[in-house]
Parts: sequence; C-alpha cells; structure tokens
Amino acid sequence: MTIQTITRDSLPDLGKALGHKFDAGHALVLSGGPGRTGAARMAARGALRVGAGLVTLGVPPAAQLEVATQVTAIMLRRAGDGAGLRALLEDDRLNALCAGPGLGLDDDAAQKVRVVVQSGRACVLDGDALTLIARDNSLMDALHAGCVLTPHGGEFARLFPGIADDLGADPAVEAKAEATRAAAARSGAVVLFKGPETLIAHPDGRSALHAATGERAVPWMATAGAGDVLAGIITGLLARGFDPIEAAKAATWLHVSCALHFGPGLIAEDLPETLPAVLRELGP
Ligand SMILES: NC(=O)C1=CN([C@@H]2O[C@H](COP(=O)(O)OP(=O)(O)OC[C@H]3O[C@@H](n4cnc5c(N)ncnc54)[C@H](OP(=O)(O)O)[C@@H]3O)[C@@H](O)[C@H]2O)[C@@H](O)CC1
Ligand SMILES: Nc1ncnc2c1ncn2[C@@H]1O[C@H](COP(=O)(O)OP(=O)(O)O)[C@@H](O)[C@H]1O
Repeated sequence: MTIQTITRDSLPDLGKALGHKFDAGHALVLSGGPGRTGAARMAARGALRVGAGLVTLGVPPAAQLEVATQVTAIMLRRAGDGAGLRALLEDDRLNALCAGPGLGLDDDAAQKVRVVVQSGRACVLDGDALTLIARDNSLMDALHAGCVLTPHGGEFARLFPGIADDLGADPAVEAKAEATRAAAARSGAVVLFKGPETLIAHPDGRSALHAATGERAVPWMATAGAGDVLAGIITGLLARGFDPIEAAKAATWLHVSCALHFGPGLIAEDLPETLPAVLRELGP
C-alpha cells in the first residue's frame, strides 16, 4: 500500500477566499475545569490563527472567570455537561468541534465527548477524550469518518491494545504506518498517530507520512502542549471546510513548520503565534 509523503507541494491551497467570517466556519473547543484550561485555550488559539472565522471555548461554569480573563478574540460560552453542550450545538454554524485537551476524565467530560461524536459534526478528539473513548466501547463504536483522532504513543496503546501490542517502544515507520491504517479501519475515523514521524490514515485506506527528521527535525517540539495546539490547528481547518484527512495532513505540516521557523526555545504558546509567518511564506 502506498503512503503519501506530506510536503509543501502536497498541501491544498490554504489561502482564504473572499467572504465574511461565517464563511470561514465557527470552531468550538471544549475546555476543562478550573486550573486545567490552558490546553484548550492553546488549541483555540491555533484554530483562530489558522483561519477559522470564529472560535468559541465551551467552558464549565466554574472555569468561566479563569478563561474570561485570558481570552479576547476567542469567545466564551458555558458548556458544563452533555445537556449544556447539546444546547450550544443547536447553533448549527458551529461546524467543527475539538474535545480532549485538558478536558478531564469525569462523567461530565465523558458525556460531552459522547455529544460531540453523536453530533455527526467534524471533530478532533485528542488527549483526555481519547482516554475516555478507550474506556468505553460505545464511544468507540459511535466514531465516524468526520472524526480525527490524534493519539500520542501512550494514547494509541490505550485505544488500540490489540494493534499496539505488535508495535514495541520504538517502531519502524512501516510498522507504525500499518498500525495507523489498522486503527483507522477499526475505529472508522481518521487517525493521526503523533511523533517525530507522524502517520495519518483514513478508514478507506488512504495514508500519509510526515517525517520531522533531517532538515525538518524539530527536537524542541517535545514540549508540553504542542499536541494541544496541533489539535486546534486541525479543528480550525475543519471549520474552514477542509476534508478531515486533508486538514490532518496540512495541520501536521504547518505545525512542524512553525517549530522549524521558531527554533530552539519554543514553547507551545509560540506555535499559534508563528502560524502567520508560515502562512505568509505559503503565499496568499
Ligand atoms: N498546558 C497544559 O494545559 C497541558 C495540558 N495537557 C493535557 O493533559 C492531559 C493529559 O495528557 P498527557 O499526555 O500528559 O497524559 P496521559 O494521557 O496520562 O498520557 C501520558 C502517558 O502516556 C505514555 N506515553 C507513551 N508514549 C507517549 C508519547 N509518545 N507521548 C506522551 N506520552 C506517552 C507515558 O507513559 P511513559 O512512556 O512515561 O511510560 C505517559 O505516562 C490531556 O488532556 C492534555 O491535553 C498536556 O497536553 C500538557 C500541557
Ligand atoms: N521530537 C519530536 N519531533 C517532532 N515532533 C515532535 C517531537 N516530540 C513531540 N512532537 C510533536 O509534538 C506533539 C506532542 O503532542 P502530545 O504528545 O500530545 O503532547 P501534549 O499532550 O503535551 O500536547 C505532537 O504533535 C508530536 O508529533
């Protein structure tokens, strides 16, 4: 099976068309509770910087003040539990959802992940959402091809135990590619298996590789929250209407390009702020 290599030349046109903000979509990123809101705020910033027209954070009421003091262009709505989120989603302009960064693992978080998946909308499931899916087969069964799962190695092992058993600690790229394809087929979702070599697969068998090696090596990307920002960049591209696998591929390239552009000393918050320079280099 051929694996596409993700390069600058393989990217779709990321320029924004003329139009108003709702033409570029409205992303909703779910936040965790007090003291755990940073990951979702970084994801939201990634979504906004990659060009989503509007980005809203859905916050538990107890975290509202914390988040309100930290955001400006990003908007804020309450989403305390599954029912609260369902009410928010009555606005069908919220066309891309992100659940997982800093979300927590309690019952309210699990309910919200269920609502996200059952909404049928394009979504990114990262971090704690993946741990919750690994604990509940009914959530795994509800996944669809509009979902992008973004596991790191630990999350991949939790989600796909049978598939991960054969991988070992430092798998060869071919083995990682095969495991990612098997995971996409099993889950029915797009799977983006993170790491210096990132593998992406669609349940229909398409797959792609981005290698952050050689001239694109970015060892300083191994910093807390880098994955949360990647989840946000994918969500922003979904909001803009990109197909889930194309959004996953383009976001992976942009994410590593931001780290390359910034260089050593990078922290996760720098990634969204470097997106404008990387996008400018790509042209209008
Ligand atoms: N600033 C913020 O707000 C931040 C908030 N964050 C939020 O925290 C939440 C928890 O996310 P998490 O990833 O930190 O923890 P968890 O789910 O326990 O998995 C870690 C375990 O998996 C294993 N492991 C194996 N391979 C691995 C690999 N390649 N990369 C990483 N781990 C790997 C590893 O086991 P080990 O290899 O050490 O034996 C380890 O014990 C989540 O919601 C996230 O969004 C963070 O993003 C940080 C910044
Ligand atoms: N050495 C590395 N080279 C390139 N990319 C890396 C490296 N280490 C981590 N990354 C990338 O950084 C991100 C880390 O995500 P993750 O493990 O979920 O961390 P966090 O939960 O702290 O956000 C992923 O996109 C991963 O591919």
